[in-house]
Amino acid sequence: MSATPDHGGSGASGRTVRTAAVIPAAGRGVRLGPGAPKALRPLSGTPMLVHAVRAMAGSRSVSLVVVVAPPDGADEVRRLLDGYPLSGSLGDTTEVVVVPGGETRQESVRKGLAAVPETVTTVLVHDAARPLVPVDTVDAVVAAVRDGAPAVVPALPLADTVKQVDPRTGERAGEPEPVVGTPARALLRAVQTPQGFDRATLVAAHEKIALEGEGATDDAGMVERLGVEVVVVPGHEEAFKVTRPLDLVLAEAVLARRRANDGF
Ligand SMILES: Nc1ccn([C@@H]2O[C@H](COP(=O)(O)OP(=O)(O)OP(=O)(O)O)[C@@H](O)[C@H]2O)c(=O)n1
Ligand SMILES: C[C@](O)(CO)[C@H](O)COP(=O)(O)O
Repeated sequence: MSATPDHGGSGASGRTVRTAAVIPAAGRGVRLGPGAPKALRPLSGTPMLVHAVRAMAGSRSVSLVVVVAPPDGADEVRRLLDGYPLSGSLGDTTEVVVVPGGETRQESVRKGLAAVPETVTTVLVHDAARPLVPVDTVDAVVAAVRDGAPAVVPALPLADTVKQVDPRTGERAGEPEPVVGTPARALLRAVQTPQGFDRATLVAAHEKIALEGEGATDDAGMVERLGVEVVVVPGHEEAFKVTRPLDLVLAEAVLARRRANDGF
């Protein structure tokens, strides 16, 4: 795996940055229920966003993290991050900048990308809502991009069988939905983040989708629409997305297990 530190050159702090991570953290977290914006909610007493920033900064490859805050919350997020040290000596040299986000994840990523210096060749996009991704997964994504893949996603095989349905809408909403197909499970993968990209490819994908005005649920999906190949590397169970209340229970359990195992 490529794990050379990237420090020394011409980022905002005067260092060359070859690999940057954009963390979209501007979502409300509606599915998690009422409360503060999801990225700011605590896990073991530390905001989810801080865990996510540490996960990126923990990679020797990542020397810049761009946090995309709620549109009116950039100053609050900056103050919050200043109150938490990045763990580890390598993390201490990672630069963190904060920019305001947008109405959709796609718009937030585009705004974060605009803050990435042109010296950067590899960009990771990582959900704040996946705070516990292990550093080995981050490194594997970076290594695959540096080895020449323009777009890389970590992913896992599915545990459940998946059905395609004909969704009921309008007056029929809530009625049982007819099944119209069963995709072959062995061919499917559940996709996580960080997704890693050659910078020019990701910029081109966001420009194309912004022009077309179409939505996409992940960045790799936009790259696919450019006709550029996206490849998959193994994801990790602990890179799950905190989406619903039960996910918070799982996240706390993972952190408790880490503390028990290695004094994290
Ligand atoms: N306008 C938005 C919407 C989402 N995100 C980010 O995109 C990631 C993945 O989104 P998701 O898990 O769906 O978060 P929310 O949009 O906050 O969740 P919900 O749909 O339940 O409101 C999160 O880190 C979220 O903060 C963002 O930066 N800007
Ligand atoms: C990017 C992502 O995490 C990949 O699985 C996912 O698509 C985000 O989706 P959401 O609708 O924003 O939760």
